Amino acid sequence: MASEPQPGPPAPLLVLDAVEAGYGRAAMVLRGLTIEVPPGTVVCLVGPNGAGKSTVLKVASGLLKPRSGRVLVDGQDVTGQGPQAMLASGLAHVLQGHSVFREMTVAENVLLGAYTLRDKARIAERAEFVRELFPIVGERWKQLAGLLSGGQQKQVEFARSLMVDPKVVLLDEPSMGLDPKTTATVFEQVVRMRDAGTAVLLVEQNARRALETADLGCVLDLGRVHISGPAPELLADPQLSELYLGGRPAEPSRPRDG
Ligand SMILES: Nc1ncnc2c1ncn2[C@@H]1O[C@H](COP(=O)(O)OP(=O)(O)OP(=O)(O)O)[C@@H](O)[C@H]1O
Repeated sequence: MASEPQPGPPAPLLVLDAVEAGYGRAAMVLRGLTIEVPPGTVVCLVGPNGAGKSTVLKVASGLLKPRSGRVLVDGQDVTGQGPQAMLASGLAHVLQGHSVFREMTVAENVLLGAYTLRDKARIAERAEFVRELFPIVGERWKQLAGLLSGGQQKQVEFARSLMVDPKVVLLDEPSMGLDPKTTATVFEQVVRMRDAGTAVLLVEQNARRALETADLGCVLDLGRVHISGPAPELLADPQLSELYLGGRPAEPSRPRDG
């Protein structure tokens, strides 16, 4: 009897396929770059300063048109479309730095993310979902966002980006300006997004910390993906550590004294 065909790996929600992109007349920054982000997966981009990590996010979010290659969101070809169309196709971009409006309440900030939604019941349902996913957002719902700490404000930005129930979230330096403890909290929230099924593409200066959270890593060099693989394997590779992660692999963590 013929055996049932086994289901293959889930189709990626974001695909950058042989993308070439650059700025004006300057030399190309991305030179045939291919990246896939499956559902419920965090992919982290690693590479030296100027390697093109932010440029990848700009192409993926529609801020920069690729000169060639394709961008697919959930199988749909969205190459060359602007940020609005990308959002409509299910892709949200959480920008570098802080983008909360400090003089507005947490609720107002989060609900801004729903401006493309028309159905009030749907908006209420999404608000409930993000308040549960990020409890601090629910607790501080009616307070001014400017009264929240940096890490809490980041969670407001995450909540805002999830209002449209995106299939793909692009995170540009989510820990920028945050202390180590707050950074840890923010990465815990990235895991929550991932566990909710979102495909996350992450760029982070602190590559080692980001790879500890990510499922897969892609090392960029000369405008292409130089090496890719499971994040723990990249972290354990002494040569990669030396070249891209600022030193040798960390010692396995030991319980702290006291
Ligand atoms: N708006 C722009 N106009 C012209 N060149 C740019 C622009 N933005 C980036 N570049 C150039 O593109 C290249 C890649 O920059 P990008 O910001 O993508 O790198 P990165 O890997 O994110 O770097 P970093 O780790 O320093 O943030 C660099 O040589 C940079 O000078």
